[in-house]
This record gives sequence, structure tokens and C-alpha cells, in this order.
Amino acid sequence: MTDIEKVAVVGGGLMGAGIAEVCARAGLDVLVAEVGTDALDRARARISGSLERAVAKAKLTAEEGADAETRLSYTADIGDCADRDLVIEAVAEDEAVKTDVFARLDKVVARPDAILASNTSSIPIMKLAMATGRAGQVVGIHFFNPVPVLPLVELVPSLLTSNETTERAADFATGTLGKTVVHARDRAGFVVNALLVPYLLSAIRMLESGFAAAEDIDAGMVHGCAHPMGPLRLADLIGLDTTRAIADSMYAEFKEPLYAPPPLLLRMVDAGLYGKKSGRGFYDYGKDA
Ligand SMILES: CCCCCCCC(=O)CC(=O)SCCNC(=O)CCNC(=O)[C@H](O)C(C)(C)COP(=O)(O)OP(=O)(O)OC[C@H]1O[C@@H](n2cnc3c(N)ncnc32)[C@H](O)[C@@H]1OP(=O)(O)O
Ligand SMILES: NC(=O)C1=CN([C@@H]2O[C@H](COP(=O)(O)OP(=O)(O)OC[C@H]3O[C@@H](n4cnc5c(N)ncnc54)[C@H](O)[C@@H]3O)[C@@H](O)[C@H]2O)C=CC1
Repeated sequence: MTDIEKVAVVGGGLMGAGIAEVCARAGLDVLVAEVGTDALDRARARISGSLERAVAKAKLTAEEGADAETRLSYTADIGDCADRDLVIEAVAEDEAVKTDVFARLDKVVARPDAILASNTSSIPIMKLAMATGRAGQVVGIHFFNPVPVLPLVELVPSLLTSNETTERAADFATGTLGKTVVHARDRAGFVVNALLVPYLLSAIRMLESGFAAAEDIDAGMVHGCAHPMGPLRLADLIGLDTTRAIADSMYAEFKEPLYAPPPLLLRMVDAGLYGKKSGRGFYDYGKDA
């Protein structure tokens, strides 16, 4: 266990809800900050629904589920993060939105030793650190989707992150949350996405150029390579808006055509086809998916 007891998660979407859930299940006091009442209601429903499923599947006792709920609180005011030991930012993959959140956190988080972390998939941590006056305490703590299921956390210090911050963040991820840590340098995409992004984008290009149907591309990787799901279904799970944003920031960093978002992906995002979260992407999930 670490000295980190009070955590805030800024952004309670797909990832923020999962991060808040695993922190509450680990016994921490967790504050979820969102942009307004509707977004907070959605975050609360996501977390409660997931805790209920964990209880129904006997991964938690009813008492443990109820205890986790009592450790969670919700706010639309980022100023409420003032007393936190650790804040994990999980807002949309947009550099301007994230730097604004880090600048605001820098003003409000009062503890001098507080860690400000980002769950970004691809934005260099240094860009976020420089929005604050405490770059030594800014670090990437990158979780994987679904957070309650996947054990990995990538730990990404920037050139200015202090060793103490990196060590405390690593203790938090392994000791408190029981995750498996890999250490990565501060390059867009870190380790996993530097490998995964070209693969997912290649699958989209295959579909776009008529190599095979979506179902066949996915079945190839599920049955031929024992992946738990194929690349197009995985892109739908991640969210095609997020997939596009990650491709954009990796292409901006490396100017490597393998990272460039294919036109089909751009058009699907233009059309609001964001994958599972919007009900339709490469597959149909029905209205309430
Ligand atoms: C181009 C740019 C793109 C780059 C994007 C990068 C984004 C990032 O920055 C980094 C990422 O996270 S990349 C995504 C990594 N995630 C994956 O690869 C997921 C692969 N899929 C899976 O693991 C399973 O299909 C999965 C677990 C999802 C579902 O498994 P199954 O198909 O076997 O379905 P189930 O039988 O329903 O589930 C298996 C067990 O998992 C539990 N579970 C599923 N979804 C859950 C969720 N959302 N929350 C909590 N638990 C969940 C489920 O309950 C079941 O548990 P058991 O009953 O105990 O087996
Ligand atoms: N979707 C995925 O599979 C993964 C995503 N990530 C990263 O996690 C981050 C979040 O991604 P998702 O959860 O998928 O996105 P999402 O779109 O599901 O959730 C983002 C949330 O942030 C909220 N938000 C936006 N601006 C805010 C602000 N100023 N203050 C508070 N909340 C704000 C939105 O209301 C929304 O609920 C991104 O950086 C993404 O790259 C990392 C690993 C996997």
C-alpha cells in the first residue's frame, strides 16, 4: 500500500468510470469530476452498473459492492479536487481539453506532494506537464480497456517527472490496485499503442479497400491468432472518435503513414458512428448498447 488514499478521476466516461471503480474496490476514497449533471449521472450509472455486475458474478460480495459505492462521490466542480493525493485525468483524447484540465488542477490541488496523472493513450506527458507549475509531479498512468479486466498499466514519466513521483505511482498501480506495470518513455503511443495502432488502422484499411468483410477480418484474428476479439470489434469497443484522435496525435508525432487515420474512419466519425458507445460502428449494437 502507498500513502495515496484520496483519489480524483477527472472524466467519468468509458475509462474514467473503470478507473474510479477499481480505485474504490481497492479501498480508496474516490471523487469523480465531470462536466455537468447529465455526464455525472451517466458516470454514476456506469460505475454502479459495473459494480452490480461484479456482485451478480460473485467477483464481489454484496457488502464489498455496497462499500465501494460509499467510497465514491461525484462533482461537477474541479475545485473539489483540492484535497486529493492523486488526480487521474481521463477526459477525451484532445490536447487542448487536457492541457486546460491540467492548468486548472495545478491551481486547485492544494497538497504540495499530490500527483497529477493522465490516462492519455497517445499525447506526450510533457505537453500536459508544461501546463502546470509542477512538472515533477506529472506522470502518465495508462490503463487498458476494460479497466476491471485488463491487468496492465503503462507508467510514463516525462523528462521532468521526479523519481519519487514515478516510484509512488508505480507503488499505487501495483501495491494498491494490483496491476502489472510496464515502464515506457514519453513517446506518443508509449509501448502498447505504438504496436496496436498500426494493426487496428491496417484492419480498417483492409475493410476500406475490399480485402474482406468485417466479420472475416475479425474472425481471422480471433480464430487464427487467438485474440479475444478482432481488430474492428476492438476499435468499436475503444470508440472510433477516440481511435481517430489517437491516430491523429501519433501521426502528428511521427509523420509515419501507418499512423494516419484512413478516410473510412474519418467518415464514420463525421457520421457520429463511434462504435459500441453510440450503438453503431463497424457493427450494430442496438440503441442502448
Ligand atoms: C487506432 C487507435 C486505437 C488505439 C486505442 C488504444 C486505446 C488504449 O489507449 C489502450 C487500450 O485499452 S487498447 C484495448 C485493450 N483491450 C483489449 O484488447 C480488449 C480485448 N478484449 C477482451 O479482453 C475481451 O474480449 C473482453 C474482456 C472485452 C470481453 O471478453 P469476452 O468476449 O470473453 O466476453 P465476456 O465473456 O462477456 O467477458 C469475459 C470476462 O470479462 C468480464 N468483463 C467483460 N467486459 C467487462 C467490463 N466492461 N467490465 C468488467 N468486466 C468485464 C466479464 O464479466 C467476464 O468475466 P468472467 O465471467 O469472470 O469470465
Ligand atoms: N477508450 C479506450 O479504450 C481507452 C481510452 N484511453 C484514454 O482515456 C481517455 C478517456 O477516453 P474514454 O474514456 O474512452 O473517453 P469518453 O469519451 O468515454 O469519456 C471522456 C469523458 O470526459 C468527460 N470530460 C470532457 N471534458 C471534461 C472536463 N473538462 N472535465 C471533466 N470531464 C470532462 C466527458 O464528459 C466524457 O464523459 C482518453 O485520453 C483516451 O485516449 C486509454 C485507454 C483505453
